[in-house]
Amino acid sequence: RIRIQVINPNTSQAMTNTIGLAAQAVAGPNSEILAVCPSEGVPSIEGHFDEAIAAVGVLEQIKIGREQGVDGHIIACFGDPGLMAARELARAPVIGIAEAAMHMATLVSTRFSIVTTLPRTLIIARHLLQLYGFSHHCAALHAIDLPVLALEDGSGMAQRKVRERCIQAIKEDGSGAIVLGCGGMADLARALTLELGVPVIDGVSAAVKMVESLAALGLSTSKHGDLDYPETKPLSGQFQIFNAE
Ligand SMILES: O=C(O)C[C@H]1NC(=O)NC1=O
Repeated sequence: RIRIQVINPNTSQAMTNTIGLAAQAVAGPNSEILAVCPSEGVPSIEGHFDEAIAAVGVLEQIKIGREQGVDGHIIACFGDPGLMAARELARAPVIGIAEAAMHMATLVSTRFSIVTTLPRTLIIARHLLQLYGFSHHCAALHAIDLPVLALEDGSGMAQRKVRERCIQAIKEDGSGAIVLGCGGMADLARALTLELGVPVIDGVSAAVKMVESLAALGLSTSKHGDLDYPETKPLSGQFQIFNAE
């Protein structure tokens, strides 16, 4: 049996539930999903400032998951906040949903489009494309121009906008697949794939299957070199929780 910790880096319980259900829906029979979010931080992540705050909460959850002996960690925010820091802290694999969705998209299409929430977060997706080496795979990036938590307001407006944007991207971008650029869109991928007839990829479910694959292959985060555990030093104030026992 493997246990997969799925971290929603923002503190919105409704989005944590959406993400947890999406992870559960694809989890294998031997996988247990532990959906969590930081106890304090930012209710939604919509820029670099929010990401910096959220990263500390992600690291706190990574530490808890490591103490619980989980077999993998997923950072369920499209900016993959704190990903490399989390890999230093973790022993098990750590997968960000942006990298997971992008990798999956390259396996089923030559080029993909990204549909996310606020236009200002497109730069974060662009930076990740460069960092992961996928810039030439991404045909276009689109934003529905609604805040992240519009996905949880129950009106269905954000979901309708995501669908419209996907249809437009398929018509205009010349891409073969769509990557959904928000953890809160995780529940939309399967229905949109069926309706639109192209792969619409959610990073939460992609990451769950990647963690299961890594576990099955006996692969975990390398501690040889630059992802070794952090150097030991006396951390102060709110960061004392990270001091080695
Ligand atoms: O960047 C975004 O639009 C989405 C990103 N923000 C957030 O709170 N969860 C996310 O996946």
